Amino acid sequence: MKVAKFGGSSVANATQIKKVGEIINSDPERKFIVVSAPGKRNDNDFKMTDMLINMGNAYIQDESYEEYYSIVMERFKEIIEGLDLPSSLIAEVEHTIKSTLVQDVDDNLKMDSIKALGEDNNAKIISAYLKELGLTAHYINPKEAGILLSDEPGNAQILPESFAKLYSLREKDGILVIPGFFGYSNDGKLVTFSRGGSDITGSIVAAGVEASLYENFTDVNSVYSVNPTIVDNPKEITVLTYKEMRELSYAGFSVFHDEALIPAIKAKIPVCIKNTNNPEAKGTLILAERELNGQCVSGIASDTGFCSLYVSKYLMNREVGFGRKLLNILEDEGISFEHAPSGIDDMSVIIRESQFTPETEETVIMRINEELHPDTVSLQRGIAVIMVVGEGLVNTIGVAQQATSAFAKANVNIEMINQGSSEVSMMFGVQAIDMDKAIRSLYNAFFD
Ligand SMILES: Nc1ncnc2c1ncn2[C@@H]1O[C@H](COP(=O)(O)OP(=O)(O)O)[C@@H](O)[C@H]1O
Ligand SMILES: N[C@@H](CC(=O)OP(=O)(O)O)C(=O)O
Repeated sequence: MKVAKFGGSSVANATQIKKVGEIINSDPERKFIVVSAPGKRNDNDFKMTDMLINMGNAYIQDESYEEYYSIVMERFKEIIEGLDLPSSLIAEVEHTIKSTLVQDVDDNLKMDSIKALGEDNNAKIISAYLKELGLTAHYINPKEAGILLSDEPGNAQILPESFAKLYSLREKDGILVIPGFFGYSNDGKLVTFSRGGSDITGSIVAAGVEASLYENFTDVNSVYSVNPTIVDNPKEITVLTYKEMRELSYAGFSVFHDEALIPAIKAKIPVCIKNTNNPEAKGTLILAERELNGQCVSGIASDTGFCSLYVSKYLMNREVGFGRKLLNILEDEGISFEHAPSGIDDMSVIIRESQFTPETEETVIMRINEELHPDTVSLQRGIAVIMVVGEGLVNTIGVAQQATSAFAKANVNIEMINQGSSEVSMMFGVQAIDMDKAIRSLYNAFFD
């Protein structure tokens, strides 16, 4: 039994959903179908989830939301009509949206319920369409499926008790269409994952039902060795290990959510990234282990939005508990950190910029000065992280030298390097404005 997840681009309109129908129909093993909200139909289009967020914000702030509502409804109407489904479905979608808006819950929970409308309605539509094709298909709500999540609106995490309940879905008859991106807390509140979280639902369902394969259908033939919007026609990757994909998706390979691999890894489910627009292409297989093919670097990922908190103090290395106290200040302020490269007398902590408002910056710097008495403390914003990833890195001599030469060739200054903690990756921090040219130069060094 396979789990097939179809991303926003695969279910963006009726034409795409027809392709999804053919894909499901062509393999009886595809029993569990996880769907996203309608995504972009072209580069200038909007994602349904973004429009729902606009609508939700306007509604919650008592502003005029009707225009957003009409755009959302128009999109669903177009899909339902394009699939020749009964018009009663349009009324059903309308009813679900209206009753969600007037729900008497706090703003965060209301927002999550509004965000989930894209996936929820799309799953109902797609299940109705599969029935029209003559397949036995049922829409399954995540509550019924057993997707239990922590009570963290917009950033929920799976609770371990979900998996046993999900296993029992195997017994259900026919194809099960499950909306991605959301689940329910133990006390029945609807909560969503972070953005892009339908990939996580797919992985959870795959782990729960012990699927033979988790297929993630998107709009590219494979995972490429570098983001295709930065380098034209980059090399396709045929096989990756879980570890490689985890590092790459963390650092910007947005084709797969970075949290989505964990359930699949734990349950040892192979993952395959495939193209809805070209299902014959083999795609990229992600497994626990792979044979090394002589290519030490598998991919180069990059992401902006980081900042670096730099603290230096003479004889820091001899001061017991310095690192703990520094991280403790961050913990007190509710800030998580990404990397923490350190030297004898200094330490940098790399943090997602979104966590550092000007007010938190002021508090953190003040506390570091008062509690740790450093020689210097500073915060540098606008940092990009570049991750060179490959299982072959450990056993290859000269990779760091090859990478640093590529940075030099592109005339990019390296702000920091972190190598060693992970066996499969090397992390570089650069100024965000230098990121793309550094990536192109690294790509030439390792792949051309
Ligand atoms: N290394 C990469 N390989 C493939 N695609 C990538 C990579 N890095 C970024 N992407 C982008 O990820 C997109 C697919 O992910 P996403 O937009 O989330 O798809 P979906 O609509 O299926 O959820 C691709 O269109 C591509 O632009
Ligand atoms: N629709 C949600 C969840 C998701 O996974 O979407 P997509 O498959 O289009 O990345 C979002 O936009 O965040």
